[in-house]
Amino acid sequence: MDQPFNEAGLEPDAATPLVLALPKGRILKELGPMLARTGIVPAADFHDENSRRLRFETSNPSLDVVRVRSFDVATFVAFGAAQIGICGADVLMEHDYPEIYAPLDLGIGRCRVSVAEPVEVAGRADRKRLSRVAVATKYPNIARQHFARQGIQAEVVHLNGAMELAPALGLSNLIVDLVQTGSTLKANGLVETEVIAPVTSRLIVNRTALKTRPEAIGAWLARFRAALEAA
Ligand SMILES: Nc1ncnc2c1ncn2[C@@H]1O[C@H](COP(=O)(O)OP(=O)(O)OP(=O)(O)O)[C@@H](O)[C@H]1O
Ligand SMILES: O=P(O)(O)OC[C@H]1O[C@H](OP(=O)(O)OP(=O)(O)O)[C@H](O)[C@@H]1O
Repeated sequence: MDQPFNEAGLEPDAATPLVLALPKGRILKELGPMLARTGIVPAADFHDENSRRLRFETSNPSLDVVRVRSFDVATFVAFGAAQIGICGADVLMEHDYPEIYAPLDLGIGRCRVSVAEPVEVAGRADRKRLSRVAVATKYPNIARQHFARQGIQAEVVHLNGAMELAPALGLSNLIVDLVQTGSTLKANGLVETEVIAPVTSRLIVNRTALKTRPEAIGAWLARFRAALEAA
């Protein structure tokens, strides 16, 4: 994979802070205690949702954090713009970036990627004989691969949220989305019919960065491991 544009064409030296990409949203809330155990203390405005800043220094001069969307964490790390990151296994499954190494399961953000259908049609015998389905999802690759394994061609309607609306409004037959308690599905007349994969959040690392800065990255991996063991 192409590495990011670097005007000077130089490898970063040891004094360049590593960049840790963190997802804003629900994982970040769950991550708080683990970050604290890891000794990562970002600048005070990191937790201020009104702050317009995206990159923050931390109490450790060798580490900066950036706050980006969950899907973008994987992109920043895959291209080496951030050397380390945290994102859900769902994001890694969807993109399958070869440059990403995911050595640690952080055990947070626990949910699953599932297929869900309107209660009225779920389990009907004719549903099992379909050779094509229209699927609303923000995981087009996971959905296509899942149905392809069953010999079903999936026509994907790519949405970024609120896919639970799609079947009732005639946009799709079913959805592929994250499920935790099931309350979102229930509130929208849907029922989970297949679990595609369990999901937790992972610590991810850019493989090239791991080769070029093994000590610095290895030290952070060790800190995250220790923080997990102390949990
Ligand atoms: N209900 C849930 N329970 C547990 N973990 C979840 C749940 N929903 C999402 N996650 C995890 O949190 C990650 C981010 O989800 P979140 O809902 O915060 O972001 P999003 O709204 O999809 O992102 P964005 O705002 O960038 O579009 C997901 O990739 C998944 O790994
Ligand atoms: O099974 P449940 O416990 O109801 O959780 C599932 C919901 O959680 C996620 O949405 P989230 O709340 O993160 O909102 P968004 O993705 O629509 O922003 C996911 O997209 C589901 O809609």
